[in-house]
Amino acid sequence: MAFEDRVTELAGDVYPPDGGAAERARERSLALAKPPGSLGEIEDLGARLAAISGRVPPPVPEDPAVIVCAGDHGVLGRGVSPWPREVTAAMVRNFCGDGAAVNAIAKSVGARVSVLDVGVATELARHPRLRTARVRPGTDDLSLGPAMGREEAARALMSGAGMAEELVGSGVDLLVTGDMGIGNTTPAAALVSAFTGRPPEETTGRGTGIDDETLRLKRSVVEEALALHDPDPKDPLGVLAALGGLEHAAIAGVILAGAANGTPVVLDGVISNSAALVARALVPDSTGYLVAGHLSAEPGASVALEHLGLRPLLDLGLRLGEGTGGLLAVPLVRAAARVLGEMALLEDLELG
Ligand SMILES: Cc1cc2ncn([C@H]3O[C@H](COP(=O)(O)O)[C@@H](O)[C@H]3O)c2cc1C
Ligand SMILES: O=C(O)c1cccnc1
Repeated sequence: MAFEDRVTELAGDVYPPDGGAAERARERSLALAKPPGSLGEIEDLGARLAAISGRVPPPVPEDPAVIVCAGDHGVLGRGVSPWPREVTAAMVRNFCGDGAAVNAIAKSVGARVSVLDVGVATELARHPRLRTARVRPGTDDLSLGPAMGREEAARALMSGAGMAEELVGSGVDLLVTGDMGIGNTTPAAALVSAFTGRPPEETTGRGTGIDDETLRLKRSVVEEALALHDPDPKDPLGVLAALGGLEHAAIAGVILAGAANGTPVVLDGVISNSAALVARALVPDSTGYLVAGHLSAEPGASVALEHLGLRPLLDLGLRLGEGTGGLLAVPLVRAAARVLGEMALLEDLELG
């Protein structure tokens, strides 16, 4: 079967979250031993988790995992990032060696770290933590032509979905998206512009920290790419292939697989946010399975989240990726589920 057909099949496995369970969770929240509404967005999150699981109270996530999807980018040749391509592979090795921010933060919240190579240019040595599913050794320059073919985009998406499904099968009950790919904030900006209709000035940012001149260049590269491809948001896979990255595709797959399995997916920064737009364009109901872990400093993040109707849980000025901001929100997700499951009711308070 063509990979594009497999994506369609996966999309068909996503059902709307359970609105009735969300309603029951909201009613329960109101009855808990606290002033109604006093736990603010934690109550909204609890209702969301109830809708995702179809259970009130929702299960408390005990076994979270971050999937760091990695790929390289032809558009790096335009000078959109000051970092050399080789850093992508070096960081993947660092994830395997437990030396990255994502490892430290994952440990602090008790999450597993898995790495998925969907398109790192450099061939990487095998490692138990690394899944190799290299669709191609990086994308082509999206400002000159399509970043990849449709089937390649579909294949990368299905690799992300496959990894997520395997983790869920092994007991993972909360997925966190992560990314690694020098240059990947450029395709993220292009995807956000393509799916939201907002201009590159509003979606393109400094990434790892570029100067004013490079930012001007990066914006014009995104503009050129949009003009070249004239993306049609009604053809999500076409947009992804033209403007995206292999890791963006894989993250969209993680989201769809999480949604199809009724497992909540916590989004990290702008790369994940842009992938969520792809997932939403493929299956509108997939957004109901998402939790926006944090608001990245990258401007495309707020544009994307607004379009998705998601409010980020944290706003810490993070602009790293790897899954770091998503992981930091894991304790909040656990707390929201625990509140619904463990608190006493207002009517049971002993006032005497
Ligand atoms: C050492 C290092 C570690 C990283 N970890 C995540 N990123 C992040 O920065 C990159 C995107 O930014 P840009 O589009 O500006 O290149 C991605 O690899 C992303 O995951 C890193 C970047 C670097 C340099
Ligand atoms: O939003 C992110 O995750 C991000 C921002 C800058 C660079 N890399 C990732």
